[in-house]
Amino acid sequence: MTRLFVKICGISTRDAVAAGADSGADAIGFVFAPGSPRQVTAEQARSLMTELPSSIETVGVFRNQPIDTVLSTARSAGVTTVQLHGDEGDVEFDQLRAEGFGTIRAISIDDYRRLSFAGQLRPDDRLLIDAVTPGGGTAFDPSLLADAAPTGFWILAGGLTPQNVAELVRAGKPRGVDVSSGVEVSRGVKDPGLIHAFVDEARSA
Ligand SMILES: O=C(O)c1ccccc1NCC(=O)[C@H](O)[C@H](O)COP(=O)(O)O
Repeated sequence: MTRLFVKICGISTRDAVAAGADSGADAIGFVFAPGSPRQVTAEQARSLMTELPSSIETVGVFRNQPIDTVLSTARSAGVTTVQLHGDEGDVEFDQLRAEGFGTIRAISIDDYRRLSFAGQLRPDDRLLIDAVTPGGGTAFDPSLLADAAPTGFWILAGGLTPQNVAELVRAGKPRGVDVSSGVEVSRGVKDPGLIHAFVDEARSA
């Protein structure tokens, strides 16, 4: 059986970094998108990353920012991977890969269905299928994937919690899961206990 990939997104404190590492998460996300309650600067992310073992993937999260800003922020933070949530296309993903970054293409369930039916998704892209509002803590109806099941590496996101993650993994069979709001005590504030509970529950599925 393939090991489930688990990403904790929107990390902004040392406690949350430590919980991500100790809980066995595979990846930690730092949000650089302006306006997010979880936004950190490149300097803050770089400082937080000093606590992480190098085996953990570090992901910079962006939305509709100029590619030069994405590249310079990702480089100065020192993240290994870039996750884009906006209207960016293949050109931007190819440029990021050419610059040595891993990539995650985040896409809402609505756009996923539209592009998938139109045959406009590249099979080699690592996809993160999310609710319509990223970081909003809202789940989408999993039956929306029934007639459009992803075939490659895909990560389920949107409204996941320690309570619902195992059931949703069993039902949807994603290769990975991503959580933000579901491991917070208040908007933008991560809870180390919830991070541990989430990773344990996800891996129990
Ligand atoms: O978290 C944000 O505020 C955010 C803002 C802009 C773009 C992306 C953002 N988060 C992306 C994530 O990877 C979230 O973990 C994902 O959307 C799931 O969020 P949630 O429903 O809160 O678990």
